[in-house]
Amino acid sequence: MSMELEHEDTTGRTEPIITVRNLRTAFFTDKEVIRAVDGVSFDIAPGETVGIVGESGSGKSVTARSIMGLIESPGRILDGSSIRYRHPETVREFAERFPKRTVDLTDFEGDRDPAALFDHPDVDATPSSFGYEDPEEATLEDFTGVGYGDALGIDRGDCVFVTEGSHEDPVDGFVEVTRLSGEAQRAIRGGRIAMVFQDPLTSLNPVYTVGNQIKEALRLHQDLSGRDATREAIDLLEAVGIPDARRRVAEYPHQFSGGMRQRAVIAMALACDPEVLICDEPTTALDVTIQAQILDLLRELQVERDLAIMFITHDMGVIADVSNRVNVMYAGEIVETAGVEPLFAEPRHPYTRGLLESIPGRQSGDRLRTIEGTVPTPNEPATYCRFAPRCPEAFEDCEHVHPVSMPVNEGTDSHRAACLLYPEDRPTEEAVERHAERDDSIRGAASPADGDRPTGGEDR
Ligand SMILES: Nc1ncnc2c1ncn2[C@@H]1O[C@H](COP(=O)(O)OP(=O)(O)OP(=O)(O)O)[C@@H](O)[C@H]1O
Ligand code: NI
Repeated sequence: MSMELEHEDTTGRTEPIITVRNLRTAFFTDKEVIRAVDGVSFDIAPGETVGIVGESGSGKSVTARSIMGLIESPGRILDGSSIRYRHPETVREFAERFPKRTVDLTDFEGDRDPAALFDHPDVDATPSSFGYEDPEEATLEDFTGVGYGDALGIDRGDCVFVTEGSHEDPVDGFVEVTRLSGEAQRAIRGGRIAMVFQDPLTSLNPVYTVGNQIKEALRLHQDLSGRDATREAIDLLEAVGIPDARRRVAEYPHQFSGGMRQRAVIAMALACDPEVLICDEPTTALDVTIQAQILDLLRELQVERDLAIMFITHDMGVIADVSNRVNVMYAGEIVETAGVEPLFAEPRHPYTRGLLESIPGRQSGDRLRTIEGTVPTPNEPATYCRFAPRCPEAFEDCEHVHPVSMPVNEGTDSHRAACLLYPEDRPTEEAVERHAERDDSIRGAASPADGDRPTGGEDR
């Protein structure tokens, strides 16, 4: 019951299966710290497609790779980031399979006051880093992300959290994806959360037949082999619309066209029977007709399997076509989020407006407008608006105040923008002040201990 109250449902659909909170992923290169993803939060629900759109370098793929557990050195997900996979069946299965990695948070209740954890030396969070004003609103699960689990006395290896029921018989809970490793990680990646990349050849091995690659996925994730696996592989190829599947199952990737290869990759992703499908520009390399067919296919599969889809593209036309909700990314941050209709009917962030004007046929003149300049590399903490140098509406404050996510109108919580002009029903000076206050209290949380300081003489 408390669940319905706690989680705002932004689409009118079911509870989210993925919740990303304050995700920060940085690359520590010799030269600089690149804050590729810098404080990103969003949800994905079953049966829903969440679009992530933005120009090249805005952090879309790093967001996807963070969810997939594919960030490698010199990259790292920073302390305080949380990615929760909420699926009662998985929690039950994992609690049984990985009992030593399972923590019953209900055991902590009573002797752990979540509000007191803000004073813990290892915790650099403030209530506003979790989206609250009042510390009393915090829950133990807010603290289970990277790093903060240690403050709860939870082992580094623990990743399954029971929030209702018990260790032996969990009713509800979540898997904290940022804490996964080893076998539990392999069971989630590819098994529960599958990914389709732009280039199908990165997922297909040229020396094995398409059928054998699907069968390998079936063996790993569904424990199928032999004739059963062959039959299932053929079924999957048929399900993704590959004609003459019985013959083609024995062919090699090079014998497939680009569109057919991408269908085969989708079949391979489905072989794991995932709940979540992350698509990173899956149609960018394909011609328009084939692209439309693949998008139709994804829609069909979504309905059949109640898939939660995260769809990445830099193409506003594609995003309009596939998404229920859209997150617009710029230089590591989500600058606007809304349902697809309000986003396209009334885009608020100047960056979103710029992206929309660059769609052919949408602007009044006959020339295609593009936003001048490129996405800056986010190599320092944002203490200003990263879009300001390119923004037609920038004013002086934009260079000194970092805009945080705010409702575009007071009360319209599901349409938000990180721009000093919002909420638009407030005088701008007042809005600016609100951004500055919120940013200050979030910044109070920025950890000096997580090693993400740029090199320089700031240390004492
Ligand atoms: N392995 C890495 N090492 C250093 N920097 C990286 C690494 N991977 C990504 N980055 C940087 O992170 C930032 C975000 O990159 P990302 O690939 O997420 O962008 P994107 O939005 O997916 O762009 P595109 O549309 O080109 O795919 C960029 O500045 C990029 O240079
Ligand atoms: Ni990318």
